[in-house]
Amino acid sequence: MVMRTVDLRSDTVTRPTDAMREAMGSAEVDDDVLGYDPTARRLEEEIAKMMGKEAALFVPSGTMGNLICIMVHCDVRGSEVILGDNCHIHVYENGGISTIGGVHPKTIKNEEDGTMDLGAIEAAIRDPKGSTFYPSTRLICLENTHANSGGRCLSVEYTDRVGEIAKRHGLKLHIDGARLFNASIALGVPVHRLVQAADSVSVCLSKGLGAPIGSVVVGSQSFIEKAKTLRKTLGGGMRQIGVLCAAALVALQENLPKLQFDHKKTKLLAEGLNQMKGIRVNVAAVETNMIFMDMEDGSKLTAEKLRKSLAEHGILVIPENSSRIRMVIHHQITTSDVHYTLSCFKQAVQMIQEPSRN
Ligand SMILES: Cc1ncc(COP(=O)(O)O)c(C=O)c1O
Ligand SMILES: C[C@@H](O)[C@H](N)C(=O)O
Repeated sequence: MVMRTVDLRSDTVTRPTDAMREAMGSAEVDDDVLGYDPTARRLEEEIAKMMGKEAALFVPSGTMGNLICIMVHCDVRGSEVILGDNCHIHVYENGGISTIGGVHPKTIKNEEDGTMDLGAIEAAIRDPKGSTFYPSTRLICLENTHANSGGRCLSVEYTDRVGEIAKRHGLKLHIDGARLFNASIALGVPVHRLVQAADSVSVCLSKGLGAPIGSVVVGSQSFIEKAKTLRKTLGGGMRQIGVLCAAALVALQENLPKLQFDHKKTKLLAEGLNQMKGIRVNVAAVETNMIFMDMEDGSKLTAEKLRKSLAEHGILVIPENSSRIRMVIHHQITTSDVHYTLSCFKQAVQMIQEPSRN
């Protein structure tokens, strides 16, 4: 009988806090399609101000936020976007920018730290003289933090350099900032400075901030007006969304300050795992709230064996592949949960590696 649950599958798994539920229940609402919902308006104004952009728009998900931003920037047939071959938009969003948005992806290898080589970005930009044959480059996309690199942060210097390339070539820059607040806390750089070079950003409320639903896209006033129309086209125009935005306003207040502790707990877990026989964690690469844990060849360990054994103790993780497990820390994981997880890992590793001893 499982006594305790420690859900490390993602930072998308958090449950609304009592304060969020209370705010949801008493939220001031109105029809956000026919006019505007006052609580949504409050959230959008707050996020726009934090990000240093003219306007903002609440959207149901980060996937829809990215799709809307890319479709607004690439509103001409034959458009192409430069993005990382291991970025969320390219790997986990069902190819929506192409199947729905009609935008051609030009992928560049993501480096281990989540960046793309600046020279490779510039070399990938299509020569306008070749438009008889080639798509036209209109947009560059970055992701900060970079999830498939283990939550690595893109520096403000790197982001500004990509912004300079975009400007030099008359392109726009979009940042998938699903975990931008994690990057801001880890780097000690305000979010508005991190995205200063960007023409649009999509930031998730439903990840480290712990809101139950939603993301917000930011950009210029005219960009957000086009984004609002596209949101409706995609079926994302919702009515009394103040119920959801009220929870997000609480999340901003309650959980933004806690992200630094999420990062400390992540480091504690990474260091503990890295001391275990047959397990490897690149602790130096653990910058925010994610850990990629690898099993050493010959260790008898597999991700599925560990996942199964941990689940018996209430610890939920997602294998990345047969020899790698991803773990994501969030505000509902306590330091005690981290110690409990380490003790269960130790027991599971020993049981798998030395079954005769058990
Ligand atoms: C980096 C990144 N971007 C975008 C998304 C999409 O957000 P959503 O799940 O709300 O569609 C996610 C994960 O969910 C993500 O990790
Ligand atoms: C899997 C992915 O879509 C999600 N963003 C996560 O990080 O959990």
